[in-house]
Amino acid sequence: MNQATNAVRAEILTQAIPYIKEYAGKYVVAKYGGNAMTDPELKKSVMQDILLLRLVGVNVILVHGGGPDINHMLDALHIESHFVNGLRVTNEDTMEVVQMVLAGKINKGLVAELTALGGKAAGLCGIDGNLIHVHTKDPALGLVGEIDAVNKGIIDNLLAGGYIPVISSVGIDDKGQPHNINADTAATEIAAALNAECLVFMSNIDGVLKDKDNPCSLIKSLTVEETEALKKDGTIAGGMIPKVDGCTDAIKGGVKKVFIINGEIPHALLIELLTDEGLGTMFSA
Ligand SMILES: Nc1ncnc2c1ncn2[C@@H]1O[C@H](COP(=O)(O)OP(=O)(O)O)[C@@H](O)[C@H]1O
Ligand SMILES: CC(=O)N[C@@H](CCC(=O)OP(=O)(O)O)C(=O)O
Repeated sequence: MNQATNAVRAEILTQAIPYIKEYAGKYVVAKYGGNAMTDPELKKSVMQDILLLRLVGVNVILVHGGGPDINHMLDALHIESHFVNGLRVTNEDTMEVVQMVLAGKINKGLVAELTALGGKAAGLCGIDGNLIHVHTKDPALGLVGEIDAVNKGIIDNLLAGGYIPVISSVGIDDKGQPHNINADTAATEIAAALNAECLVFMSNIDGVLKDKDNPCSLIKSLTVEETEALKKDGTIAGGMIPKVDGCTDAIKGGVKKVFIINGEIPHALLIELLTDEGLGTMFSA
């Protein structure tokens, strides 16, 4: 390794100091889902980022989805999927599969990956410790939960024990009935309940684009007001709507910084949080 390479490496590491000081001891919620979850190498790089953040003292919480995996399992079982406004219509059979996939396969897979990297991680869903309490959002959607409360005690207990909480978006109602929750919404509510310093959505797109078909048209920063205007004029559409709603809700709920970044870029999370390089769209009040 020559001196120039050493200098670049040292520069990158020292550049992280002010960012580590900013986030150490604070809550950072990272939402991981969609396509960025299906590639094993990418998955490993995301878990490395989460672990590194934890090791430098950030109270990092991983909230995950797994829509594509749920679709695969439902297909294999010949159960049809229907979505209304981006939410999966969830009957009892579908709920069983959602719980099996999210709280089982994916949640334990992420915990195993973090453990294999040498981290301490504990997986839970919203049922555990009454973490995410819900009521049925709309009977037409079936067992889809609207969040009433996030009981942050169990998150704090895990963090105090040195664990990275890994949370899947399944909630519980008054009768003990499990409900399906959109993972972006779960991450938003968890971040708001924790008054988090930062919430990061890892998507499969660079952020909010001026023209969704032009990857070079990334909007680097948006206020709540600007975001509403882009929704009204149709610039923000489809699957981006619930995501930006999550961003603006989180800001209104007291989360200080909210980002949408491309989780398909290796180590996007570390680059966004610990370097001068801003990758995605940052939301502010
Ligand atoms: N202005 C916009 N900027 C970026 N993406 C947009 C925009 N308007 C609509 N979209 C669509 O939103 C999609 C992202 O939402 P979604 O697929 O639900 O993400 P995820 O699977 O990561 O939760 C993009 O792939 C894009 O097709
Ligand atoms: C109610 C509802 O739609 N729940 C989602 C939960 C998973 C999710 O949100 O996963 P991604 O983040 O990967 O999209 C679903 O059943 O697909």
